[in-house]
Amino acid sequence: MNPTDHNDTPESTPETTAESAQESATPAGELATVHPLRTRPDQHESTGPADGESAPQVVEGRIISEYEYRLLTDEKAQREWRYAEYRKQAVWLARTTRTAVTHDRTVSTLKFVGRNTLVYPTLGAGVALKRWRDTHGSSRYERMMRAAELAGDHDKLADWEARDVAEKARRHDRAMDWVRSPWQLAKAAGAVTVCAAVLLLVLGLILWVGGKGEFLGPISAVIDAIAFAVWFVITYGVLLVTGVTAGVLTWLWNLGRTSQAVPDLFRPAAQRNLDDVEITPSIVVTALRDLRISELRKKIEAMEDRGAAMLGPIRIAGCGVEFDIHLPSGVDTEEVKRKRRKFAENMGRHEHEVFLTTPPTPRTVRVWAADSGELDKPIGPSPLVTDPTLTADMYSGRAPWGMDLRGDAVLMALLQCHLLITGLSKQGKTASLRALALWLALDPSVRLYIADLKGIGDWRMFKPVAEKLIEGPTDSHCIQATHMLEWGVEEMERRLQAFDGDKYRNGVPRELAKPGGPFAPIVLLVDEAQQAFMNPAKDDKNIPFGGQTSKSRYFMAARKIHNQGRAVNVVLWQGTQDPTNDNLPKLVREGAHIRAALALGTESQSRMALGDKAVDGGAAPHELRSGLDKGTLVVSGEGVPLPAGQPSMTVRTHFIDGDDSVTVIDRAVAIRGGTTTEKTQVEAPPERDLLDDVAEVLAGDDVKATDVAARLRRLAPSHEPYADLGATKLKEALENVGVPVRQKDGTLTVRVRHLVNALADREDEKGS
Ligand SMILES: Nc1ncnc2c1ncn2[C@@H]1O[C@H](COP(=O)(O)OP(=O)(O)OP(=O)(O)O)[C@@H](O)[C@H]1O
Repeated sequence: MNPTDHNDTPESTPETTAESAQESATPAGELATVHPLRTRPDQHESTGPADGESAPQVVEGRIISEYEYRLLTDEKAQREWRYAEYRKQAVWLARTTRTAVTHDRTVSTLKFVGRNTLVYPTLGAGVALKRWRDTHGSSRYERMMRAAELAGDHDKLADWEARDVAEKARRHDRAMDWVRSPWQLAKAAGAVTVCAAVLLLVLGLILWVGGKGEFLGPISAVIDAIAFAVWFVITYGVLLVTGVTAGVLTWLWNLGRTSQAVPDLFRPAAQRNLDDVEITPSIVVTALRDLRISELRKKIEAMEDRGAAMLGPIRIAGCGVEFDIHLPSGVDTEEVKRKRRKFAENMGRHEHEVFLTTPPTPRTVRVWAADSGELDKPIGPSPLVTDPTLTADMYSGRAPWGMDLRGDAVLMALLQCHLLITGLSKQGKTASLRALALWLALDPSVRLYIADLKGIGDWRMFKPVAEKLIEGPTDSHCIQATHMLEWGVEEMERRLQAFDGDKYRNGVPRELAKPGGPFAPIVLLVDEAQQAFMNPAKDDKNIPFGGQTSKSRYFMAARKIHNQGRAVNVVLWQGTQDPTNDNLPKLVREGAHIRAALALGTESQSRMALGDKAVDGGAAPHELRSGLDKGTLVVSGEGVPLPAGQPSMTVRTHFIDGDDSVTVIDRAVAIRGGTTTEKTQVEAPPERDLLDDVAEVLAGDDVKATDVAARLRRLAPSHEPYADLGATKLKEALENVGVPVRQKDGTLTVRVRHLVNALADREDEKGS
């Protein structure tokens, strides 16, 4: 059944005529309602016996649902059914059409057809028209004049002006010739015709006299030739026109195809700018033109060569290319550098694959653009790991740290350089700092003093070679790190006083800095140094260990070493996380000779890490991708081997994991003769006695346990057991040495009486 085949009158539906039934009050009625429908003429009711007695009736029909019945009998239901069907068919049609139209193959076919039939010939016609106007009009001269004017080249401007005037005069003369020419042309045509006729007649006469042909033979041959040409053109005219048109269209198509101006929408997928496009001058100039810097766009469009002269040569540089852009007047380097992302994407690169720096030449931006995806590939392992014969000499050698963007090895000269590495957490700060320290470990003269203020074992492998290794995050570890730096200051001052400047005019020579020598290089290394700056503890004279005032002990020690340590081979290396003015004071960060930053959060952090000069020159660690560019850092400072005029460079460091570090340290131990050098000269903290200390802080009174703990922390801030002392811990500790701590007025209190008893018991024990 298909109600859409019906008109709206139920009588005309085939089903209504097909069905036949009659209402009955038979048992069928008890099971379902019986609806009588119009009987078909060829069907008859079954009747019972002819005697007309009531007999069971046979009902012919089929069982249908209430809805089907309505469809058969109700106009409204039929209409609704039909509309629902129309809707279904419309939806199907729309969906199928959309699928077909948006299918990749349809799109690429449409693009192919559009490109070849429409875009290329149109572009070609544009190019041909432009060429024609260039050759026959004055546009070329005007363009050249504009370019000369922009470049401020007045000689050239005058030269092109003169040429333009001469060309216009020549064109005027030619136009005047055309005005005068019809009569001259007619005269010339007449003369030519007469001459040709005479010539042909003379030729005919000669032939006739010589008996070789008729007198009018040559003339009739020429007339025949003309007639043939006319016949040929008439007969094959359509073919000729078609051939010429096809030739012209093909020529225009080819011009358009090679014009490089095909809109992205119509480009074949393989040539889309978004893919791995080779960087060519035309791509760079187009990328610059589309930066939405109106002055730049205007100048590029006004240039004779459409901007190509702005570009220096595009050189292969490592896994990418490098070139300089000399900007036209009116556009400054900052404007272009601010549009780094747009510029990179216009060239078919990701933002992180394009680096813009400012070389010394004015109004110039230096661009390094990676080959697509190259920066995401890991660099090889460190030579420290691959070359077991590698040794180190801090005086004459260089530490292999990684690769620059050109793919050249970055070798760091570390002699007398303070160093600072910053970065967000987990970007490879410890690993990059450790890579340099591992190289140092291979030089037996270098004495390493390490404070790892995180203390989860990142530096533990240095234990056999380090003079001191502090590991831990507490205030007490920060205090120890402060002592370490203060020891460095003392040593520095000793060396400064001991150095014989008359004898050694060029600084500390190698012979004084041999292993165990009086000026052997000392590297004080503090990882997670922000902890030391933020340490709230104070010493017994109430002087803070952390902070950045002129009293802060860590800060002052770091400053002193920065100021004077270099000259006598005492240097400070610090690694800090997420720099702020509080956790990395300005004076300290500016004292480092080598400043490196891994991925950072903001430009202001980059300025803290590397200094304004480097960031103004293009250093942008805040544009490194946190989490993706692990181990990639931007380095600046006087200690860095930067190419001339470049304020910073980007280094992809080798990653040396914990196991490989242990292997390198094993080699270092062997080089150092199997033992560590003279061990810790840092003063060991004095031993403390709890009972004596408590007696001192009680000062003859009963005191609350929490106050006693606080007084103990103040009394000996660098004593680790006191660092995190509270009332409960103090109670335990005192009860272990025989001093009960009980509640007094609901508060744990240390009583003088109990303490005196415990001291007396101890004395007795000693005496007996
Ligand atoms: N040069 C590198 N190349 C590749 N991956 C690296 C590199 N350096 C570090 N990583 C990866 O980054 C992880 C974190 O490194 P690391 O512990 O040095 O970071 P961090 O900045 O010191 O972290 P935090 O500040 O939280 O201590 C390493 O475990 C390693 O997987």
